[in-house]
Amino acid sequence: MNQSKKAAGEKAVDYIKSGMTVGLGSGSTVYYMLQKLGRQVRQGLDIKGVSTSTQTSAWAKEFGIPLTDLTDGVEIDIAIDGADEIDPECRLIKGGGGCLVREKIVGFYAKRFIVIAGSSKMVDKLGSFPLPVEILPFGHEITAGYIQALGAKTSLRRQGNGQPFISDNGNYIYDCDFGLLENPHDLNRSLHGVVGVVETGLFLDMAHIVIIGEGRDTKVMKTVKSDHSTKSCKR
Ligand SMILES: O=C(CO)[C@H](O)[C@H](O)COP(=O)(O)O
Repeated sequence: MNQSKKAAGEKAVDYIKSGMTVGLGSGSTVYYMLQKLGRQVRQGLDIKGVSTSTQTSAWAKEFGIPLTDLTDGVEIDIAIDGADEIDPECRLIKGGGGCLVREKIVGFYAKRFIVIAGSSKMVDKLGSFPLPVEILPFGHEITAGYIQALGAKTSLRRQGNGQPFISDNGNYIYDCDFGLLENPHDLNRSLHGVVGVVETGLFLDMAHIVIIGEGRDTKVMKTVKSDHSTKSCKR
């Protein structure tokens, strides 16, 4: 059990109120959030979840959390998700679990996006964690070549059996080492200019609240503005 992840995941449940539609992120920190949320649902909390991965859907089922699809008219009141790196401006690298596209859609459309993580995920500059980029399988080696031309060492993510990892959307993930990122926004724009790139793991100006677990304690960082134009964090 990872106490810091558990503390952050459980704290996030305080923000969920009856009647809400809740975006459910992916990963081990989210697992602790779902576990506690499931207990509250059993005690009468009336919410619906929008899942970002098959693993999260399975956990939601296990904990008795009702799910709904992201269809026309569904508004996500709050989304809660983990991160692989978080910088002092609450910018994130995500996608270590390979769920970045659905996580980004759900986090982007949510009225409030809460990030949960153990303190080891805080960094001064993004980029030690290779950036996950989801790519269409068709012509993927050529797409990867264009990403290399932007300055990355790229590596096609593989499963234990050596076969390429396939995302829930049927795509490949390339882990792209650009070194420490001087300008994540420019990089994100450049990557989106490469045909074949579906989405990147750079989640910029998206997080409204970041909950960091430190042992059994939590620290909450709030972005200055509570909308998607947010640029920096207050502790
Ligand atoms: O982005 C993710 C999955 O695509 C996860 O949120 C991220 O990898 C953090 O995972 P964990 O909570 O297990 O440390």
